[in-house]
Amino acid sequence: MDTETMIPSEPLRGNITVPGDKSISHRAVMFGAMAHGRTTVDGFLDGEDCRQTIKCFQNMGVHIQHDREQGKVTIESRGLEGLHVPSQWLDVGNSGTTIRLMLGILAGRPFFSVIGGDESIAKRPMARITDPLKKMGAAIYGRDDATYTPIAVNGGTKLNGIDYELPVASAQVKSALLLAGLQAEGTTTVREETRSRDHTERMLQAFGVDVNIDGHAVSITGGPSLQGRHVDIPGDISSAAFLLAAAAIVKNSHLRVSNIGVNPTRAGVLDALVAMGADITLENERLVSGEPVADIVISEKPLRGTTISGALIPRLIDELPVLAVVATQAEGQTVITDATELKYKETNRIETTVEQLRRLGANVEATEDGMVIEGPTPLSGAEVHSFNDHRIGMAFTIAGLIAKGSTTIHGSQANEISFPGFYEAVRALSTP
Ligand SMILES: O=C(O)C1=C[C@@H](OP(=O)(O)O)[C@@H](O)[C@H](O)C1
Ligand SMILES: C=C(OP(=O)(O)O)C(=O)O
Repeated sequence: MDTETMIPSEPLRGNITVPGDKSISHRAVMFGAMAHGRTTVDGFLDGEDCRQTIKCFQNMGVHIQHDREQGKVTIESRGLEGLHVPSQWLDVGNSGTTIRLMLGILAGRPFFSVIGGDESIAKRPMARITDPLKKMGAAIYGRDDATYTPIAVNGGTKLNGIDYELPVASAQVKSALLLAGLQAEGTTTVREETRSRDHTERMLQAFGVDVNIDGHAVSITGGPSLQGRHVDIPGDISSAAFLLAAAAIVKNSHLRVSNIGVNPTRAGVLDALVAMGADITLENERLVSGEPVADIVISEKPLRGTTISGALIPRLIDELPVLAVVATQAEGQTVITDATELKYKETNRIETTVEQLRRLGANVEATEDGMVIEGPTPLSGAEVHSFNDHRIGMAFTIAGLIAKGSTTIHGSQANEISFPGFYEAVRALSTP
């Protein structure tokens, strides 16, 4: 069934884990496929996006076994030379991370490939990747001068390292250029004004590649080979964020979400919730496969409005829809600004969040680069839609836990992209 109905929740109580980190799961498969020998992965996210990444590399002849029950993936490869010309077009489904990082890999491989995805991928901008890759010497073609999918890569041209300043903070663009840089002559340096998530840098180092990090500049010199290894993937903070948001707004909640990646370039949602007055503590802080991990404990407390802007934005970009839901319950004004990137996700998330929050009775205005929310406002149940955007479907499910009456979410299955088991988790926590 692709519709779910939520009613006001009991206090959320207990201890829970969430599925593996999506960003790290994609990279584990990609880097394992580029590495020599065997890579084993535990805690792999069995979501549609990451399964699509596996399929793309299987289509290039890489031997990958996925045990969905156990969350284990085993990849056997012979390094970059282990990737072969795919006989079909590479289908990334709904996954922007897959297509963007893969373009960086494909640019340096000596074969022809075509890559594309679903209706949402067809609307997402690719020139941010294809322009700098062309500057490196890649032969890339596509709709509107390679701005949109489908995109064809005629690999085999010589790539040269570049020194490139990112026009927008984007880990996808940074990663794609570093992956092309691995296959280029000379050094590739990517500079960003605001630091985006650094999972690529951390994992490349773990696979034996020299990555030079100097402030906000990351450099890589072409030629090194990756060595297969074991990767343990923590729970996804972007998934945990929905449960933390629920515990922040449902009265008398007290929740522990264990084994979550809290990499500082990713964990901005915790800073935003704390700035709003949420009571959050981190326990069992540790380093797992080069990534900071902790258990997150949250108790419901009265919330106040805050400003979410600047360098914080890339650290919580995917959590903004659910933070907007939280902001409706905070005293005073919450201003989200510098977040134009929201327009280029699975949907225009400024539009899909603001329009539907209004439908629930929230006091919210869209702005050019974000939104302004006045709270607290009691929400009333209504019919909403995910528009096939997982973060939108899940954010409005959380709104349904505090809205009066019932809230029906159409297109609810979108959660399968990044958080399989989301509805079971929410129901287990919110019903006594
Ligand atoms: O590198 C990644 O794994 C991701 C980077 C972000 O995108 P941008 O790089 O476009 O900001 C984020 O929104 C996406 O969900 C995952
Ligand atoms: C934007 C997202 O992912 P992607 O860019 O990989 O489609 C997301 O997970 O919210």
